[in-house]
Amino acid sequence: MAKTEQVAEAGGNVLEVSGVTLRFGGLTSLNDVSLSMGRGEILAIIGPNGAGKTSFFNSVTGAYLPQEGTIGFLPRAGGRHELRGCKPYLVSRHGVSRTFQNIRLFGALTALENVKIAVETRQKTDAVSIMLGLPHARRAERESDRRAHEVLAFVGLEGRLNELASSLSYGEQRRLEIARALATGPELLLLDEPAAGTNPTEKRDLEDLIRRINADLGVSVLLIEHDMKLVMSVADRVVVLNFGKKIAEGTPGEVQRDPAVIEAYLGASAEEDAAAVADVVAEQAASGAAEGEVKGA
Ligand SMILES: Nc1ncnc2c1ncn2[C@@H]1O[C@H](COP(=O)(O)OP(=O)(O)OP(=O)(O)O)[C@@H](O)[C@H]1O
Repeated sequence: MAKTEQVAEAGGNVLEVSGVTLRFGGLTSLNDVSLSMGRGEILAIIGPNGAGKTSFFNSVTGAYLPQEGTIGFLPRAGGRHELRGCKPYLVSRHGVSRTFQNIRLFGALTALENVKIAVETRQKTDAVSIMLGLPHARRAERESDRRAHEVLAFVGLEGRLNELASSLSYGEQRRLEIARALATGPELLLLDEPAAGTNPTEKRDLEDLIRRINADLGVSVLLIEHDMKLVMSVADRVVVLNFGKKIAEGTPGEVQRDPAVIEAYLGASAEEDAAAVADVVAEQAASGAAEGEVKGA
């Protein structure tokens, strides 16, 4: 069965965002953004630097409070949770978890401990019961240990359980972050630039992991990524932001051909080119080079 049919069969949307506007003083980071995401979908959000991608994630996960709009999360069990203005721990409890652009692990704890902490945020055991070693606290501890082992095996880190997070390779740290996000049993997983800083082999492993999270665990994946090859290969659909506005959406192929998208990216690279040329001009002026040489740069 084709992926689009599977998504349709899974039924309805998992996320419905309408008219979200987020301002920081005079700067509009998200400008009337609306999108919906089908249950079981891998949806990528792309756009040049500063387009509003992370602001969007922060708005969905409760870190930012948009001035306008609604963000509905629709769990499989039914009902609708409004995520705009929802506390981050409640967003996670509702079934939405995320990773960060800059890895946020506890470097001095082992891989296993990092994941167990995430599992335990979902458990209801209180600190006193844990200290006293009460039976229900011991049961919870065994359960978090089992779950953490399971998740670490899923991401391929079963051989690194007792390594300190800080001693893992960059690609392994990225996978550990994903394991930690999966440990809470999300229905919707937000990955913020998971391929950043990884090498080509790690990128291929990551592609495979994202597909397995989606297909084997039935988790819907919202992905921010600058690596277009990865986006084009894993995403079912792509939404493009530029200056906080949604400028396009469609299949990876449709978006790649969209003139507005091409212009947004060309504009960004033209600015970079302009900045690079300006640097060359400044350098040559400093070294007393002739103007004619600069024009040819
Ligand atoms: N906490 C904040 N305070 C002020 N401005 C912010 C804040 N967070 C984001 N912004 C601004 O909002 C705009 C969008 O930023 P955002 O980080 O969401 O973009 P992005 O698409 O994720 O960029 P990148 O690809 O570089 O990570 C930028 O102009 C940024 O400076």
